[in-house]
Amino acid sequence: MKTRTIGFIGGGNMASSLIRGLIASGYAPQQIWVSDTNQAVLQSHAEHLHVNTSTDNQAIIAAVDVVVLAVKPQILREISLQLAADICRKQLLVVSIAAGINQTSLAKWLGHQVAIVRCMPNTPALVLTGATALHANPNVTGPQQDLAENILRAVGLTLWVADEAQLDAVTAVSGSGPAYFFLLMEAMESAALELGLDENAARLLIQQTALGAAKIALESAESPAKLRERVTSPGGTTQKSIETFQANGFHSLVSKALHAARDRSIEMSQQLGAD
Ligand SMILES: NC(=O)C1=CN([C@@H]2O[C@H](COP(=O)(O)OP(=O)(O)OC[C@H]3O[C@@H](n4cnc5c(N)ncnc54)[C@H](O)[C@@H]3O)[C@@H](O)[C@H]2O)C=CC1
Ligand SMILES: O=C(O)[C@@H]1CCC=N1
Repeated sequence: MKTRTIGFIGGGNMASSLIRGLIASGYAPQQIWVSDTNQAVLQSHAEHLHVNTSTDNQAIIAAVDVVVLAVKPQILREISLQLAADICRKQLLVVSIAAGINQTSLAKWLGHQVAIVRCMPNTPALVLTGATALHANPNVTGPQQDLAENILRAVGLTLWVADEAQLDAVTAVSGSGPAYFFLLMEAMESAALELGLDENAARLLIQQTALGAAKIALESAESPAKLRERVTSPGGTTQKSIETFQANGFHSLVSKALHAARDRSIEMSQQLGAD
């Protein structure tokens, strides 16, 4: 599979994470093509990652075995309509990573016979710790499904969802999820400074604590609630902080935030897919 060529339409944040991850996992830079309207983005990718670059989206389609649509959802319709004829002619597998653009819209813009895998990755793909959920339309063959999965699995965990609607929830949980952990780290760092730690010490302690907690959670069969209890000595310090979180509606705040993200994904599908 690693001899396949992969094209990225749009070379921004998420594409960069995927490309760097793919190279780190053994893909050759020569197998990867990127197009972008921003010359500085392409120059940086050519200089630092040594991948093939072009400002011509059509040239990428001509060069590759699978194309990843990695532009903002707001311009995906325009890009899809621009590339549809070439994609159909080549019977190319399309992988869309756009949030809030559903299979119905993609098929309407690209052609109803096109094989499309819609997926939701996240930026930890950069460090080969990504989490991606995928959904295939009925045109995707078994080998094409393997091809899409191999690309995303090279940069982390993958799972298929049969019900496409679940991708809205996945977007809210793991697509946006890294930002929630960064937000918590940001808030902990500010608090640590208030408590008198210097910035360097605070950042290091928080990073290592986040890594340690994630490792324990991954390696243990126990629930997060149980793991939390192990840190919480009765009458001790953690009990005080956890009580403070809970008295101020922590669970409900997290729930509201994730519902808002999920609802935005649905709203984008309706707004951007209307044409
Ligand atoms: N950033 C994230 O954490 C995640 C993003 N996504 C999805 O990935 C997609 C890209 O998001 P980001 O990388 O964050 O955005 P971004 O803005 O960093 O990247 C988009 C790139 O597309 C380029 N572009 C604009 N017009 C173009 C055109 N006509 N032809 C070719 N390239 C063009 C831009 O110059 C930019 O470099 C979005 O659809 C988003 O929903 C999915 C999962 C996570
Ligand atoms: O914020 C967004 O819309 C994209 C999708 C998931 C992460 N970033």
